[in-house]
Amino acid sequence: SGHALHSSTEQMQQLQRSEVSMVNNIRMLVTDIDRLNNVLKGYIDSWEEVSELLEEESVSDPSLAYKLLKHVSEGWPKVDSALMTHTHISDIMDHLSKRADEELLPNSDDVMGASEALIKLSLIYRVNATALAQGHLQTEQDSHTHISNTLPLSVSELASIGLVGINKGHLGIGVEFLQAARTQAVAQQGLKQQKSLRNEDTYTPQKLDGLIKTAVRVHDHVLELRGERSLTHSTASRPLGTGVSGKLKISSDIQAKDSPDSIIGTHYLQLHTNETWMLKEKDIVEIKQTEKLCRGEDLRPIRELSTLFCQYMTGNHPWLLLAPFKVEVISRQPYITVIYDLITASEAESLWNYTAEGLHTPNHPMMKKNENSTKIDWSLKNQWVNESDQPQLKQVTQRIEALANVRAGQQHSRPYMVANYGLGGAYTPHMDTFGPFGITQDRLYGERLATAMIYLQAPKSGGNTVFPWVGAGIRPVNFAGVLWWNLLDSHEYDFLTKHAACPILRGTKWIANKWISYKPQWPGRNCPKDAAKRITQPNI
Ligand SMILES: O=C(O)CCC(=O)C(=O)O
Ligand SMILES: [Fe+2]
Repeated sequence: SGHALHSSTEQMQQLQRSEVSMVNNIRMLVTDIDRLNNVLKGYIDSWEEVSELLEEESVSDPSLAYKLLKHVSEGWPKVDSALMTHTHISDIMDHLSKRADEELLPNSDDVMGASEALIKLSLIYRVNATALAQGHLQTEQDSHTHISNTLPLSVSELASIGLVGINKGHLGIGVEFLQAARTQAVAQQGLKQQKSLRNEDTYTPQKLDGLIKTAVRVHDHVLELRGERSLTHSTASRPLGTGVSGKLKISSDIQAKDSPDSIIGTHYLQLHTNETWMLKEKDIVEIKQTEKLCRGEDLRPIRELSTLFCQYMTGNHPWLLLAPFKVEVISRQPYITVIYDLITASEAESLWNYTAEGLHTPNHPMMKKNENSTKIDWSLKNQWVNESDQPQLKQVTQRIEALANVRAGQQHSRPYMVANYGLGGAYTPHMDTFGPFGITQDRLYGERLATAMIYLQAPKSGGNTVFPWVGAGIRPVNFAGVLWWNLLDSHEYDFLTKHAACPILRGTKWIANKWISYKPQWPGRNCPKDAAKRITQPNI
C-alpha cells in the first residue's frame, strides 16, 4: 500500500521540494558523467589514431614513438583528473539511490486518488470539463461562476479521469471528461496531420466515440432506474442520449414538486422518528444539502438569517473584558459561532510547522461505519499535539476556556488534533461525538460536549465547513475558530450539529481541533433545570 501522499497538501509540498533538489542532483550527475564520458572517448580516439599505425616493431620508428609518448603523456593526466570526479559521481548516486528508502514517494494509488479528487471537485463545484481541459478552472461557488487558470490536460489524462469517474459511479462527470477528451483529440488530429506527425495517443476520436456511446447508454439507464444522485452514484439531471428523453420520467423532478427545497432544523428532527425516511431519503438529502452549502448557498429562510449578528464577546470572563473576541453567530439553534483571531498568526504557523514532519493517515474508529453505516471519508493527515509539546497552545486553551466557560486544559481533555487536508481534501458529514452509534468512547473524559475548531490556514478556495441540517456553512478564515455544542443542555445528542468539510479547490487547509469533554465540566456547571427544554445559548 502507498503513503497516500495525495491526502496531505503539506506532504505534496514536501515532495515538490525534494523533487526540485533531486532533479538538481540528477543534472549535476549528468554533467559530470558527460564530462567523464567525453574525456574517456577522447582518449580512445587518440589511441585509435596511434594504434592504426602501430605494428610489432614500429616503436623504433621515431615518429611513431613520438606519437605514442605524446598520446599517453598528454592524454593520461586528463583521464586521471576526469576520474577524480568519480567520487563526486558516486556521492550523488548514493544520495539518489537512498531516496526510495528515506522518503515517502507517490505510487499509482496516489494517481488514482488525484483522479478521484478531480472527479469529486467536478461534481461538487460543477467544474466545466471542457474548460478545464484548456486550463481554465471554471466553477460554481458562492452562487457565482469563478474562472481561474490551471494547467491544461492532455487527451489521455482527460480520458483516464473520465474512466475513473465512470468506474466510481459518477457517470455524468465521466461522460463530460470523455467528451472533453474527444474534442481535444479531434483538434489535435487536425494539427498532427498538418505537421504530418504520427498520432501517438492511444485515445483516437474513434475510440473515444465508442467509449462515450457506451457510457451515455449506461448513464441514461442509471438515471432512469436510480435517479440523479445517491451516496454511490451521480448522473446529469437529464438523459444524455438522443431519443429516450421523451419517455423518461425524471424522478428528481417529481420529488422536487412534493418536498421542500431544503429540510433543515426542527423539520429534520421531526422526520427523525420516521424510520422509512431515515433509511431511504436521509443520506441523499444530506449529501445534496451538503453540496449546495459547499457551493456557497445558505439554505435558511430570511426570517432566520435576519436574527444573526456579530458582537464583541467576553463570555462574562473578567480576563476578556480587556480584550473581547469578535464573535459571529452563524446559527442560534444549534448555537454555532465563529470567533475571529482565536489564534495568532505566529501561534498558528509554529503549530503547523511542528506538525508538518509527523503527519500520518488517521485511524478513524468510525472510518468504516458510522450512523446508519454511512462511510466516513476524509482525505487528510493529522497528528495529536499536547500543550507540553507546543507551550503556546496553553494560551489558546485559556482563551477557549474563558470565552466558553469550560475546562479544556491538558488535564481535562485530549490533545489538539492538528490536521492538513489533501488534494480535493474533504470530510463527509459526521457528528464529532463517539455516540450514539459509535463503537468507541472516551472512558476518562466522556463525550465530546463541544468542538472548538481553529483554521490555522484557510484554503484559497473551497474547504468550507458546512452543517447540512442547519442549512449553514462557514467560509474558512485564517486564525478564526468555530465553536459548537454537540450535546444539548439536556445532555442529549444534537443531531443538527452533523457537519462536513467541503473539498479544497485550491490552496492548503490546516485545522486544529480541541474537543471539550463532558465529564470535566461537572464541577463548574449547573445541572440542567429542565432536561426536556433546549437551552439556546450556552455561555458565549
Ligand atoms: O475541517 C473542517 O472544516 C471540519 C473538520 C471536522 O469536522 C473534524 O475534524 O471533525
Ligand atoms: Fe468534525
